[in-house]
Amino acid sequence: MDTLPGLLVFCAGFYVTISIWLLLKSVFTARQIPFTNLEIHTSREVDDRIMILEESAPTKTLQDWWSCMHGKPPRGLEDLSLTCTICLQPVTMNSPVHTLRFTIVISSVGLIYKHLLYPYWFSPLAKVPNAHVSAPISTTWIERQRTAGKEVLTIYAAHQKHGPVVRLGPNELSVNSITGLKTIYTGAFEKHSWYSDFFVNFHVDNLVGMAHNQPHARQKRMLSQIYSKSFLHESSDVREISRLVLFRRLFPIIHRTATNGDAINVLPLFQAVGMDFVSAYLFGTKHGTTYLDQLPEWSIWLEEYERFKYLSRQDRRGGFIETWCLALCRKMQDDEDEDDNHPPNDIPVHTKAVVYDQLYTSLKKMPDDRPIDLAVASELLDHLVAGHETTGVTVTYIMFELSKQPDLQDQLRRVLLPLTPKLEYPSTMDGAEPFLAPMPSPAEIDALPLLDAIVRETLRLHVPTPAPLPRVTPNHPSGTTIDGFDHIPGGVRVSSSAYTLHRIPDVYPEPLEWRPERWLNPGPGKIQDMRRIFWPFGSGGRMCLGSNFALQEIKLVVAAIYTNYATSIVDDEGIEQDHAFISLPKGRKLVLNFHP
Ligand code: HEM
Repeated sequence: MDTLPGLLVFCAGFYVTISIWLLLKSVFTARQIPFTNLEIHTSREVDDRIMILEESAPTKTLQDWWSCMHGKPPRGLEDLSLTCTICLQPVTMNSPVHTLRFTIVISSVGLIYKHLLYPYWFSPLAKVPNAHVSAPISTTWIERQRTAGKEVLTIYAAHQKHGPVVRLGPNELSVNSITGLKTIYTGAFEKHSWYSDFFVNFHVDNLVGMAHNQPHARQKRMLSQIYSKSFLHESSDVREISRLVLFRRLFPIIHRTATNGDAINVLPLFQAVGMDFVSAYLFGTKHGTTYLDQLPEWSIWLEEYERFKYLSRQDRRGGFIETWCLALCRKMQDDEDEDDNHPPNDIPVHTKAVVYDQLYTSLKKMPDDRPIDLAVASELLDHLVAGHETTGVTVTYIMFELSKQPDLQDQLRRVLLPLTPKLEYPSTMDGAEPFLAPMPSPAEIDALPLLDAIVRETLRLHVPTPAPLPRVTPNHPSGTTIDGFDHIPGGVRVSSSAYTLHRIPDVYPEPLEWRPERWLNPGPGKIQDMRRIFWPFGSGGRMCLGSNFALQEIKLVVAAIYTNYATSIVDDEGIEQDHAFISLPKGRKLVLNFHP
């Protein structure tokens, strides 16, 4: 048992013992208590009489008792000056004689009930197994797990021990089941206030940080279409971005590394791929980033970002990352004022600022109380952050797993080579710029079962977002039922975690093994549950907006790499994930060799 929660339980036990002792003492010894609590400065006679009165009916005031015994207090006693020796407060003729003892007893009983008996035995949450002995009465234990970065693993261990629903704190549950997921994430549950501390940029709300579902749904409707699978598959902008980022920026680096026999840390490389991809979709290729061409600047950006992630919204305000994002957005504004007929800078292809234009125009048509510039910047910063890190981590773990299995790489290459046109680099088109080479359609790549299984299995075992996604139970008069636990009141923090869901052995046998074939040959009747519990992007109304974008990009990048190269591990020290909200390899590296 941790020292602090243990101490808490000890103190609680001590408190209960003392309170019960006080209670019993007051009940059983009331008649023998000598009346020593009042020092009477007037006369001995008064002292004796009050003692008799007090023993027989302790709640009456002194005045009541004098009236009852004598009609009215003797002259001089109206100004009686008494001092209670327990609380040292003056006692007048209107003071209840022994209120103090009753107050202590009654309030002790009340406090014991409220803070001990109710949470452990009578609350609707009391039926839920406790993840820790102190969970019903204190948040200290779970908060300590959070601060120590152990929340994800602790919750996993708690579910393994106690089943699908566990109590993490006096007002907090964790849920690990299909029915629980459905209730929480497709119902009327709103986000917990925790989000607004970490995901709101520029002090202005965005999709991830908004607590309430209504303004969230309004803004999500503005963006859903341009992030839908069909739109992305057909988008000529995405096609141009893909060719530019892959064949003009990424492949020259990999080609150089492979021909020189050098090793390369693929984590920052594929984070840069993610950033160049997503920023070009947000701002167009003219104003998107070109970090693959500027890897030293990218390292500085990543260092700043590591700091940014752990700052409060207050401390992030006006810092490096927010200023950088605002500058990207301001360039779009400046651009509107310019004559845009001249060709773009050194970028050979000019795509539209799909997301920026869509959001800016929609907010202009339907403004709310946020300043438009900051509302756009706040939203787009989340896309830049989510877009580079999660995809970079996923590609890194795909390459980590494939690098351990050369046979599987060969198998994958065999299904990639028939794609038409091939994803080969340098292009087989004579004399053509490699980035102008046509590419297979995203739909064709998406439909490859082996590639799909590899991506899914990696997102299952190495999910970049393993942590709980907290919501709050709504205020229904009869409470909410979650996975058989009923009458759960409003305002309870509830969450599920992809890390734990993805390790349910009934759904994913041998869950700690990376086995893409489980998706290709699931047992009879298994695939539905496997898909329902597959939760890298969350689910329901607050599900990831960029899931289709991410999958399209990841599949394309992996397909292009393994069409052209084999990979092997040079250094994977620290490859285990850190289990932060976006979970990276602890060592921040995976060093690979590429073999043509
Ligand atoms: C492998 C890649 C990705 C993973 C695993 C991932 C995961 C997630 C998850 C789990 C959520 C839900 C958070 C919650 O409910 O609390 C989320 C939300 C979100 N993600 Fe992603 N994401 C990925 C890529 C992206 C990309 C590429 C973008 C943008 C281009 C993006 C933008 C967003 C946004 C805007 C939200 C908030 C959606 C909303 O509240 O409606 N994500 N993401």
